[in-house]
Amino acid sequence: MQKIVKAPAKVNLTLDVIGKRDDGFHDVEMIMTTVDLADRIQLKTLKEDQIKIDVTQGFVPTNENNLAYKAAKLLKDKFSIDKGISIFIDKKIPVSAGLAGGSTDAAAVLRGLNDIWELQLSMEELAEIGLEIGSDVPFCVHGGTAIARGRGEKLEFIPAPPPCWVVLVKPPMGVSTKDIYERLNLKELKHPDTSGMVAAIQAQDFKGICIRLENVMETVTFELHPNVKKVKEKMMQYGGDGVVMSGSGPTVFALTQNESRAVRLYNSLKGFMEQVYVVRLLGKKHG
Ligand SMILES: C[C@](O)(CO)[C@H](O)COP(=O)(O)OP(=O)(O)OC[C@H]1O[C@@H](n2ccc(N)nc2=O)[C@H](O)[C@@H]1O
Ligand SMILES: Nc1ncnc2c1ncn2[C@@H]1O[C@H](COP(=O)(O)OP(=O)(O)OP(=O)(O)O)[C@@H](O)[C@H]1O
Repeated sequence: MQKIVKAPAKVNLTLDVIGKRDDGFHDVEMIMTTVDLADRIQLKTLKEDQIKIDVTQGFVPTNENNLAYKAAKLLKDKFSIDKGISIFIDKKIPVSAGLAGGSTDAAAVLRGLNDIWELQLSMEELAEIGLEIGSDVPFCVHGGTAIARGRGEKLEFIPAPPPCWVVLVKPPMGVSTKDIYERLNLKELKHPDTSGMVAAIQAQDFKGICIRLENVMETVTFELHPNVKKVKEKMMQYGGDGVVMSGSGPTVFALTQNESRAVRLYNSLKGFMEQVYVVRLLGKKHG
């Protein structure tokens, strides 16, 4: 049996960190949505009882450290599945980018194997299992647009933002999410207007959304990598209606509803950055 599952990236429209918890994680409040920059995952049942991973991109592990492997192993162990699975990841989402590339692969494997192994788990049950893999996995199981709280797993779904183009730039360095959380100065954060952003999304007020794009992690990542800040400045200068960094970075994205502006932004950025993408915002749940 064979199945292909799409695994879209997420971006953070707002990202706020509320405080540090006793378990080493932080409580967050952030608005996440999906974009049409996606890995494609092919799942094939194997006769041998093993989990086999292949990835089109060299920097991603093909052993038990791959989050897609972890997802398959968790389901296999929890439900005593004695069949094997081959997982082929056609990697399109940049790695260590703040776009939840690994998390969305894991989430896609959970959804796909739920069907292949006929487990009949609900999306909520899959999301709960996903949290054992990473904080972004529960959102990636559902997709859509949501306010995420707690570690990122307490999800309140809201309507998709109005249709628009998303121009993403991945500067050429990777960023450690753990490191960025640890370097945050929680006392000096300028908190995003999360409720204002939710209201703007509900009102489909594109301008209102653009002016409220905000991420408390920018200060830390910009200090470590001043080039990322320069990329953001250039994107604003080249005509992005709203520009912000996603997750812990270093990817910076711009929103615009104007196609020719999106193309102009892409062409200007392509002159000096290798990884530039123009995609549509998705914002709708999977399935
Ligand atoms: C920055 C975001 O991408 C925003 O969407 C997420 O909060 C990060 O989610 P993620 O990459 O799935 O993170 P995890 O793999 O769960 O955790 C990686 C590390 O980030 C830190 N971490 C993560 C999530 C969270 N709510 N608090 C944290 O402090 C912890 O040090 C943890 O060891
Ligand atoms: N399927 C996978 N795809 C990409 N990276 C993976 C995968 N599995 C494990 N990894 C490892 O996870 C690390 C983070 O990669 P990922 O692309 O998920 O980061 P990210 O986009 O910054 O995530 P987030 O936004 O959730 O913090 C990398 O070191 C990578 O080697």
